[in-house]
Amino acid sequence: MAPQAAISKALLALRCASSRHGIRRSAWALGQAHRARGIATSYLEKVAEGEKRWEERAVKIQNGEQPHVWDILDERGYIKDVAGTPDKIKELMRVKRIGAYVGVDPTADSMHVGHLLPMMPLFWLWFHGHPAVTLLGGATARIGDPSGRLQSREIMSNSDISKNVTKIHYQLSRLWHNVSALRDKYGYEKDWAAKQRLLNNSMWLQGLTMYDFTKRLARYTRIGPMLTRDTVKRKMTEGDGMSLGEFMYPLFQGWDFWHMYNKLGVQMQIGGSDQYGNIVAGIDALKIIRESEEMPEMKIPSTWTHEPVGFTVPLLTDSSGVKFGKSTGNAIWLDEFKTSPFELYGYFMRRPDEDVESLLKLFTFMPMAKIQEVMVEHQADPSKRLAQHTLAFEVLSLVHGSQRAVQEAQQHQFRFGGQLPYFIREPAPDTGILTPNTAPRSDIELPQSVLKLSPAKILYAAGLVNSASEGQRLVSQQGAYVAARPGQQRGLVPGNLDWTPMKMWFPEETTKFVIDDKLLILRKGKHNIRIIELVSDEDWTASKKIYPGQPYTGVIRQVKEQLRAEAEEKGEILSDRKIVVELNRRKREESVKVANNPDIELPKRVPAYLKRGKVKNDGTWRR
Ligand SMILES: Nc1ncnc2c1ncn2[C@@H]1O[C@H](COP(=O)(O)OP(=O)(O)OP(=O)(O)O)[C@@H](O)[C@H]1O
Ligand SMILES: N[C@@H](Cc1ccc(O)cc1)C(=O)O
Repeated sequence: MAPQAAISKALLALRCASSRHGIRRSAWALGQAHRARGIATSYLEKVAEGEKRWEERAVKIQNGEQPHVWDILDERGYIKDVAGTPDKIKELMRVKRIGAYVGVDPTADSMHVGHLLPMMPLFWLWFHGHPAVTLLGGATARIGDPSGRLQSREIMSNSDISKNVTKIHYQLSRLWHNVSALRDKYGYEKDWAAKQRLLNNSMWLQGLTMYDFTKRLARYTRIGPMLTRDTVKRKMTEGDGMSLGEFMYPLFQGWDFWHMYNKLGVQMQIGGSDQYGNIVAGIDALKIIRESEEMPEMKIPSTWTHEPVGFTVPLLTDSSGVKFGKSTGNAIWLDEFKTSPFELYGYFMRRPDEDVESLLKLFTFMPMAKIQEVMVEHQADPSKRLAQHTLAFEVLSLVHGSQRAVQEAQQHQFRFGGQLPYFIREPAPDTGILTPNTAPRSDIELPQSVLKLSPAKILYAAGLVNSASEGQRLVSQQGAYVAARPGQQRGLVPGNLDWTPMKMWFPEETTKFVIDDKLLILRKGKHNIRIIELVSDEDWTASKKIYPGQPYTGVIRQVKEQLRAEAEEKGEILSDRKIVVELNRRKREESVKVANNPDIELPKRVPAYLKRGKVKNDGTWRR
């Protein structure tokens, strides 16, 4: 087809589809953009193809040839309370890629197993062609969701919020990395039109003016119904009262929903069951903002295909029925340094027989028929705990990647019929190749005095490079970053995660990026992060830890001192030759490392064939 004809056809398809399903503005915008700066024909073709695929799928669902994703969510037990009418939602999801989101406030430095629960249906929706967003509440965490609480959340320091945002951001990107692998494993097709995003609400809430907020939303919001909400009533009568910020929290969450609805076409919000009130309030807020649009041509229609909807998942509780959460103090963390992969595996191994089937439905992407097979095999000999092993293996594949899952399964004496599953395409941690699953520990401590060092030496001290000269090269190639707001060399704006390339600046410059006088966040490449807590020099000395490149702790000095002490004891004279021989021996033995700080791991040298080669399906390397 001639390029111009393809473009016209795609634009036409877009317009038709959009007028039917309401992406009127984006199609219009696309047309405008195409005219103004020319949109690649291939892009328009992809859009049109995406639409066509969806229409074909809708027909198949209607004819019963393909399952509806809502029914899948329902039969697996994800749907608790629905904001909207299930039948209408089903029809909406059949005719339109409605997109969904789940938000997490970074009020701790890791997510926990409870957080996975609302994310699982989001991932299912993504597998089935709906765009999916995981939202980091960098801004809302600073307000503090009062839902279900009697006591207000503690105000977090700038350094805590920055640390939490950084850690959870990388945790979410690791989850997405593993979810993509699981999508391939379970044979769901990649769908270009089902975009997957990781956003932070400080991107829009930070710039939201009081005037806009009041003009578009607060002015039309009645306080009466808000006062009747359970959280508000209970916190005011039985708890420690409620601040205006807490009272308005649901409106900010609603503003997020509006932002994603307006900019990305996301129409569904999913959350834990304590989020039902916020989801319903968010839908009301979204509609108010939608209706308060002043420019008629910008107004999104309020027809049924534009209806915002939502649902909650059941609450994951511990054996005594208490919600798993940070505040309840019983969380099983996703951070491997808070709950090791071995412990995480063990936690799922200990689930009682009567719970394991429903947990397999909730926490894995295994088809229902496969779950039934596993359960039949399990019941034949429950003492083998096959169902628990399967559950633990699948959760580990999701949280830490399939390579780690296999390692832990082997630790727990589990055999996969004598052979490893076919889907291991991840390099193992000991190869030195970095992926989201093999990234080294990100939170480390260093003494305040490192701030007197050059950027290159700080990178070495943090274990991001193998030597100060490598650090120098990295900085000159603009390959190292410090967390900060772009264009503003004034450190990180709390709640945000932006990066500034490090330069060969004077040490004083580095101090400008230190948050609350104690936190510095560095990055090399895509996944290699260091969240450095700066402790006092006295505490550092007392800890007896050493960082790479720490002055007066070099290997030569250490070896010399040791040899001198040994020679003195034996009454011998220490020759230069002996020192050189001993040094070479230690180098050969690779003992030339900072041995007494296990947290700071220097980059492993990746053999050239591994860099070039590919991991085969059985986990070995193709040379
Ligand atoms: N145990 C759980 N079961 C199901 N969903 C959960 C659970 N814990 C958290 N969630 C959901 O995960 C999302 C993010 O939760 P949030 O950031 O409030 O964490 P939290 O651990 O519940 O916090 P806190 O205990 O401090 O209230 C929300 O939708 C919440 O409902
Ligand atoms: N309020 C949610 C997190 C969240 C934040 C912003 C949102 O837009 C959505 C959800 C919670 O505390 O669990």
